[in-house]
Amino acid sequence: ANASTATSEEFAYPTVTYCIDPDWMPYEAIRNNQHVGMSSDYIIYIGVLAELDFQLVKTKSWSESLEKLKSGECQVASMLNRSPERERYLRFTQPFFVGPNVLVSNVEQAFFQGYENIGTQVVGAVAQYRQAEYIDNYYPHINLKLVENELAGLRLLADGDIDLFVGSLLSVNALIQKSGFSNLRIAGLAEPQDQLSMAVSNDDIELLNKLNVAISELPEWVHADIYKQWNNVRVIEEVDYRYFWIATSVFLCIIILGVWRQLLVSRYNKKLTLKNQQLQTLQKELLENNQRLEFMSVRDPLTNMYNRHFMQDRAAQEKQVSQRKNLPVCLLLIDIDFFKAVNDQFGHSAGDAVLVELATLICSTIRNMDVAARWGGEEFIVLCPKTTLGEAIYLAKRLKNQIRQHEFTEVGRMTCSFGVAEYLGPESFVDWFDRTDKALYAAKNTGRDRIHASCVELTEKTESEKLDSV
Ligand SMILES: Nc1nc2c(ncn2[C@@H]2O[C@H](COP(=O)(O)OP(=O)(O)OP(=O)(O)O)[C@@H](O)[C@H]2O)c(=O)[nH]1
Repeated sequence: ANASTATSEEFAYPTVTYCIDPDWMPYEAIRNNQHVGMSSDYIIYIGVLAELDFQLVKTKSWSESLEKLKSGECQVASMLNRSPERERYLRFTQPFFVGPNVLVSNVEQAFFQGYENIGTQVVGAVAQYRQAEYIDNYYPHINLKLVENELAGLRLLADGDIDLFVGSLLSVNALIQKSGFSNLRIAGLAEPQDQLSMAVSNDDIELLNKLNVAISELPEWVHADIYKQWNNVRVIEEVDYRYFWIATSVFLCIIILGVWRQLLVSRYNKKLTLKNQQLQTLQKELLENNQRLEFMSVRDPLTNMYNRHFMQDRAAQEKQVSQRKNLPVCLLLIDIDFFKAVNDQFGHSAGDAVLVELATLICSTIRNMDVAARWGGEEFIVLCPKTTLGEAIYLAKRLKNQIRQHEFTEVGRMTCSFGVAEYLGPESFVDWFDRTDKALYAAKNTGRDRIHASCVELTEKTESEKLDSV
């Protein structure tokens, strides 16, 4: 043998074959014919520390790996849990990685803590994994469904064929993220936790000791580094978004209702404002109509003077004042002479014009305190408060002269006859007016264009009249 060959053989580490689970990421797997996952790093560090040359025996399934471990074709298992079944043909090192087992469910499932409350629900577990053996031993009543691997189990769960699935946290979480099982979530912890060791087949105690020593010498940073390198754990969101959406929907509903209400209120307010404006206009019209009615009710439509109705009321009032305060008050009746002839000669509208002009003349001649009205036809009346008979006769004279001097449109000169009477309480208005009318009658009968006054001796309470031609 040449020296160089001898030297290389001298320093070569003894070869040790090992098997892994070919599909259990991130713990271990075979990808592109290479050992990957956490155990691929552990095997390097342990190999260096134990001075062993580990050689991977490739398998297609975990069952196949176990078969090869049983047969001795594989000397070492790289990363697995201890179990009574496995202890029959494997010897385990001390554990070098501890991690939880979890129950996975679809989102509708309640939270589970352990296996006690599972009842009759179907729980999936990978055949020949330690969890399957554990459930079989300790919870034989649980409806267990064995699957080929964790991915197959999660698919069954996502399709609703099983109710729960039990697996290792890291591998299950990685599969959920990678395969997009958005309706799956980790629903609780499952006992026992993973305590992953190496194991040697047969009774190779020497190899077992070497491995145990190497594992005990692994520095803490190696564990941390390996964990970080192979675990990009994204914690599956535990927040129940249903409450978030319910709260958001309620909030949105409240906002929409508020806006809707605001719109209704503003629309209602606009309508109300419009109605108020219409109401105000109507009220204004009503007020004007009432004022017009009030005006019309006391006015003569042709001359706009007060009418007979108003004069009766005013005269009654003044009569009372006169009685109470012992003040004189007089009535003047004015009647146009030969007015029929005006109508006959110039027409009715010319007659109307005379009436209007005469009304204006009367109103502009009497005093402020006097009240003039059209009594009817071509007859006018003037109520003169606080006026003695002499003063009333004087006013009548003024009126008579004003009329005589006035040129009526179309018609020319006109005259009027006057009846004057002072109120002599306690007579009625009818009696007072009657006396005034009689005085006017006398003026007419004695030639017109003149004034007659009524004088009655009240002490004697007689109806006799003394007519004075003025
Ligand atoms: N144009 C007009 N004529 C009226 C109105 N009211 C009454 N008359 C007329 O006035 C006239 C009154 O005639 P009479 O009672 O005979 O009196 P008169 O012709 O004035 O004669 P004396 O009073 O006796 O001087 C009638 O022809 C009525 O038709 C009116 O509002 N307009």
